[in-house]
Amino acid sequence: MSQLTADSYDEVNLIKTRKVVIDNTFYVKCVPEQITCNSSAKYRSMDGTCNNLQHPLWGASFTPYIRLGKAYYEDGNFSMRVQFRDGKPLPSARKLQVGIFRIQTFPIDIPDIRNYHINQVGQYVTHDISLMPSNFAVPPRDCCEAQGQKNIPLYCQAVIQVKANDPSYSNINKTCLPFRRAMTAAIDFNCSIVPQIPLNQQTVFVDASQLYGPTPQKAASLRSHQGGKLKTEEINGEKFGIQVQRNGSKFCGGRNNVNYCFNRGDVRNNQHFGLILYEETFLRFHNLITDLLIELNPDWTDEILYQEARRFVIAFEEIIVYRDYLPILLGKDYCDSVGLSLSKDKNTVYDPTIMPQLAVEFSAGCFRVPHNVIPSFYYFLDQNYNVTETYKLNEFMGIADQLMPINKLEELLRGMCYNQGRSPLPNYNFLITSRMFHGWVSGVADQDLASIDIQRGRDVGLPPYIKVREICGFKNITSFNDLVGTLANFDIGLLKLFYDSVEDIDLVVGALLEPNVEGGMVGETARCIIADAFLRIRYGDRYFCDVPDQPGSFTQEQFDVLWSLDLSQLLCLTTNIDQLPIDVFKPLEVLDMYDCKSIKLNLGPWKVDNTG
Ligand code: HEM
Ligand SMILES: [Ca+2]
Repeated sequence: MSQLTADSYDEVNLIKTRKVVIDNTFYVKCVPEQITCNSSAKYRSMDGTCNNLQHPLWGASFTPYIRLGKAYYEDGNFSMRVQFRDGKPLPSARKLQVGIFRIQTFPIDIPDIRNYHINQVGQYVTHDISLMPSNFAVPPRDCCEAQGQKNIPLYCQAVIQVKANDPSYSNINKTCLPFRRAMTAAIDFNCSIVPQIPLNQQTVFVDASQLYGPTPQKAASLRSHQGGKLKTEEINGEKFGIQVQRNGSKFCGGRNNVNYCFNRGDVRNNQHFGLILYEETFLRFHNLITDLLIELNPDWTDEILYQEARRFVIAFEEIIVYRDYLPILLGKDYCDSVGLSLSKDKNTVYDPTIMPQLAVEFSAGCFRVPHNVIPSFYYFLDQNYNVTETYKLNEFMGIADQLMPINKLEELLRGMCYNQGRSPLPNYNFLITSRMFHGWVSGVADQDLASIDIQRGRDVGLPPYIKVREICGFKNITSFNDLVGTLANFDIGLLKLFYDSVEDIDLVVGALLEPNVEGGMVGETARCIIADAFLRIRYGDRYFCDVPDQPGSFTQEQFDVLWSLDLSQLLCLTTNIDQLPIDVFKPLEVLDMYDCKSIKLNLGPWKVDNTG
């Protein structure tokens, strides 16, 4: 069997060229106690520790992001970047959204050749690998309320200014968007790190930590401790994951008047319908696997059943991400050429010198570019494919109520499959950029995701766009004119209206304006940074599903079973849907369908022979 190593990459590859200086300060200075690892552990730890035996904290939850480039803060530590030439403040993030992106926003989404799932798989894996939350330790909750006060709390010093004549916010008299700065590793660990670096609260590995929880405590609270299962409760005659608040409570995260609100491994899980569906179906998949395993191995304990089912679900998600999703996002040929593609007859060679940590340029910048495919609407379709309900995505965030009546998950799922998704253009949809979290408590409601993404980049000190291009090895840009070929479809004159100099352009702004690469859904800068991240968290993951000769490696027969599965089969097996397209990402696909009733999972290779 041939092997895929970090040396097979023949394109720009940040890991291979080792241009990135890995900063170990946090681990050396901020973590006093040593962790002891059991090198023969068959299963991953819940928090990602001991994946790398030499550096047990690499990739663990609650460790810092890395930087591919240098930090850009005005004071070299934490204050927001300013204009390159004259040190004045950068243009307001909202001004850029309105002036550069909004003017090209079409009233409805331009239909894509893919469906809703391309958005949902992307967000689901995001929630597995990255969580850079704001620091809510210091009040007020709404940072806009603190403006004008004498001592504005540090974390509230970056609210987004909105003009009185803003085309959307003037209707609701909003002149401030309540941005709150991300929590940093230094403050949380009482350790002086300069410059600041945000903290990742998820495990960086694709290890389904958004489902199981990123700490042992959280994970234990979600287990039933019987038969290896995750806890469930019955709603309308069906089993669902457990709720944060019991039926009858009226608050879910930031939203009032809600009856149902799930408790899962990741705090963002109730964000909107599609995500709720994924969290729920993956949970049911785990419990289904435990049922099948116990039939084969009746003597297995709760712990073995839980860990074996978890290992199965994790490998399944890795296959979906690397085999099915990334080639669509980044282009198949590219994935082949840089070693990202997953193939059945090539093993992944684990490299313990690769730091799996995600980069801020990825989480606060380039992997937000796919926010441009978030569609505006959810459609529910009945068995005859007639629309029964239409919901604006932004008005149904943080609420699961509409999915609880019988057949509603299935109607949602049909809509996610059969309706076309949103074409990847530079702008995000109109609703998510003016009324995101509509219906939430005041101070949180009606935000703009595009402004947040721009501001978040500045918050965590991202290098400007042209510097990240340099990191990727692309030709240097020294003037607006140099951008003419690079941002091929875009009027550079418009950029000049807002940015004083080409050095000032924010990473996410430049990355969104680049034309999409051949065969992919993002531009070349986003592709480079996204590829770097997914290479790190695969080749730097000792437990990745096809790494051989590890205590947790699968047998060939087991891997064959995993490889034969796809997302449509999971959705078939975990809902009451009658049929689904074999290619889960293709809308309007009615020819190649699974008859869901005929799908059977055979876990024979997991049977342990106790007779011999
Ligand atoms: C309906 C779909 C989605 C919604 C409503 C949504 C919304 C959000 C929100 C509100 C944030 C927090 C922003 C902040 O405070 O900085 C966020 C962060 C993020 N989103 Fe999305 N998103 C969606 C889909 C996606 C997709 C498809 C991707 C990528 C493929 C993605 C990638 C990210 C990343 C990387 C972050 C930063 C995560 C972190 O480390 O905290 N999102 N998103
Ligand atoms: Ca994870």
